[in-house]
Amino acid sequence: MLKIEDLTVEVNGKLLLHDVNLEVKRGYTNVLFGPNGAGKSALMRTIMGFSEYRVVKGRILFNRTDITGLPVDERARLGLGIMMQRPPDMSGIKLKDLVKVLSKGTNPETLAKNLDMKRFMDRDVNVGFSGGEIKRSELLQLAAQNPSLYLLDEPESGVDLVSIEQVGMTIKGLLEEGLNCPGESCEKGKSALIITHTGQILDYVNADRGYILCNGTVMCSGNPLKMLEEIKSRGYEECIKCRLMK
Ligand SMILES: Nc1ncnc2c1ncn2[C@@H]1O[C@H](COP(=O)(O)OP(=O)(O)OP(=O)(O)O)[C@@H](O)[C@H]1O
Repeated sequence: MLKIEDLTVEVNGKLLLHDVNLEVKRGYTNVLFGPNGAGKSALMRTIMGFSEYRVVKGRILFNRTDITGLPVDERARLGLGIMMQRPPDMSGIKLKDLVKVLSKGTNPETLAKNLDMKRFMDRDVNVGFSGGEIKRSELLQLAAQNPSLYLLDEPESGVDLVSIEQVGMTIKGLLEEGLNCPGESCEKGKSALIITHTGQILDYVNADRGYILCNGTVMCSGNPLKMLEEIKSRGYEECIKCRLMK
């Protein structure tokens, strides 16, 4: 579904990512680990098509189509959706109106009810929202958009220990949509690439493959739960060794 080949990216002449190779197959959930400043958000934002990230080498394929040069709105139409780490406040735009524009046939009220977001629908998007409320607002927008590939940048950050269950179960529900439908053409659920530091989200979502990004490039890939254990016990120093062992 998503294939990134030798991707090298700069912002304002500064190299942020180099020679990144990564894949997310249809129906798979992959995880992106890495220390602060490694370039994880930059990679996600580049995949989504934010214009300040300039691809100087390599390409991004989505469902075998080269989307490297496409603007963000066209990527969204093709089925890419992002939950940002720090989404902007949108003064003057009510959450209910944004959700209405995003939803393709799904009733915004039903979505809001399921996410316990009804009381936020008349407020301006993210303005004055708490950290956890911002995450739920982002999830509501994604649910309305109904993408086939979810790019989730630290979905658990700023969420308290009780609300993490709500956020985790919502993401699980969104990703498993379609899993039980009959027939050969049925999609094997949705696909996702998730950035996580704590791994809390993996208590709710089954992850298939993990990648470790260090210094702007992918150092290792493998079993995400084993990688998380390794990172917790030995830190990211091991990334470098892993690279050397390749
Ligand atoms: N638009 C930009 N202009 C200048 N520098 C940028 C821009 N976007 C990202 N960077 C820089 O690129 C580096 C990688 O940032 P990024 O946000 O991708 O890291 P990250 O791996 O997601 O870190 P964290 O885990 O702390 O969120 C940082 O040094 C950051 O300051």
